[in-house]
Amino acid sequence: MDKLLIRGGRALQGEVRISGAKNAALPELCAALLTDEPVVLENVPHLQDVATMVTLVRNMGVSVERDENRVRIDAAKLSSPEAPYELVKTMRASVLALGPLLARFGEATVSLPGGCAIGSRPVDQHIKGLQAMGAEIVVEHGYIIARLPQGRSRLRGAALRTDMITVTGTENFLMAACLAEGETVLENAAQEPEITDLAEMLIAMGARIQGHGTSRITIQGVERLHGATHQVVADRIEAGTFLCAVAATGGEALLRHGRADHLEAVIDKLRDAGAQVEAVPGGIRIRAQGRLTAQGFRTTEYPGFPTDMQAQFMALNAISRGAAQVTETIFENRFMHVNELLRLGAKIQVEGKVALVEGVERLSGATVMATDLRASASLVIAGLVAEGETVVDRIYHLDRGYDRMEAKLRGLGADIERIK
Ligand SMILES: CC(=O)N[C@H]1[C@@H](OP(=O)(O)OP(=O)(O)OC[C@H]2O[C@@H](n3ccc(=O)[nH]c3=O)[C@H](O)[C@@H]2O)O[C@H](CO)[C@@H](O)[C@@H]1O
Ligand SMILES: C=C(OP(=O)(O)O)C(=O)O
Repeated sequence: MDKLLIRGGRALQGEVRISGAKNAALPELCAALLTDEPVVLENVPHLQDVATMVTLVRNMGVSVERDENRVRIDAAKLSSPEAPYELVKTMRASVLALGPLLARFGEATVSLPGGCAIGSRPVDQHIKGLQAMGAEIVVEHGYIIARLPQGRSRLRGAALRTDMITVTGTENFLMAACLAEGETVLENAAQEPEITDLAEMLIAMGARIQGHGTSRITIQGVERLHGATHQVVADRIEAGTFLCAVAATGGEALLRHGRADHLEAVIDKLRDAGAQVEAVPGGIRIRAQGRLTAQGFRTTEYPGFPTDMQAQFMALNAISRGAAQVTETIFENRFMHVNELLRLGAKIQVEGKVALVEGVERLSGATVMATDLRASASLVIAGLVAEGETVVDRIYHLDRGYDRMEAKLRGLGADIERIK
């Protein structure tokens, strides 16, 4: 199993290119199932999750060609509208196949996503919403089995309001509604930039969508969608992770293609902490000197502070001046990195949803274990500032969602290597 070996203590300097967003590329690969014409995605990141999604759609009989960051998907034919457990267990985003399959082929069998380290993550809202659009759905033997009633060839538009804001739920409804009969209104919709990016791709495919980027999205269903070429939006979480890494090491860097307008909550906190961060043409520039000041925050849906940045910012807080309270409101079990950060010398106390971080002057290298994607990133950041050697074990989590992270960090001057 691959590990990362980091020798801490170097300030990150230079330029890094931010890749396309995992959380946009995954639904967009599924959106290509909505048409029988080829769809081309550009700026697709090199990630294990993308490879898994490609395997998943190929397994359905769809043709997928990849050339560097360009992926061409041709779903003219489909042999089986099925997402088996073996492929779904490592990646929750596979549930995004449900809406498009049901909308275009009238049936779908998708395994319930596997258990996840950060919380129970049910998909009840996805099921309820698609049922309201006319699908018959049963959950049996770990599979969501969905089909249209006999005699019906299309889902029907509906007014949907989920109990909580759900990102992939909104995406499933958005994709399903594009081919439904009549109008669908999504209230309480997620507003993440990845939703907007998906909506723009669907519009390029001929969908009629309004209100994306707000909490109320309206979709007028059309009979068919056509092919399109779409550029995947930059990964705001990868950019935020690099911002925290540069800030923690007291460095200076330009994040090319980074979108400051998608990261306002994180950038505000970095500025309050004492870093200089500015949007520049084509990217984000950051400069930090000495120890920053720890910042309290509470994770919430976009445009609030993203839960996917909580662990990385906590690593930064761990070596800042002062103390700060971090509250996680989205997932019930997303402090798994805390115990590992303690092994590096951090001072953090967790009580329920709240972690109290007391910044320390130094961390000391040790072997730590990655437990989920962003937890892994927080351990890498801590390793970059810790004295001596840090080994981050189980980095398959990191490979799910970061595009060649260690190579990018080496490009910024970090002493980091992948070992077996
Ligand atoms: C592939 C992808 O885009 N993943 C992102 C997506 O995950 P994902 O879309 O899975 O997260 P949701 O927005 O759905 O989850 C928000 C909350 O709602 C709950 N919930 C959700 C659906 C449902 O049917 N029932 C239910 O109870 C979840 O358990 C969680 O507590 O948004 C999360 C929140 O920003 C991010 O951390 C993930 O990186
Ligand atoms: C939780 C995450 O992803 P996923 O929903 O794919 O598990 C994440 O990107 O931090």
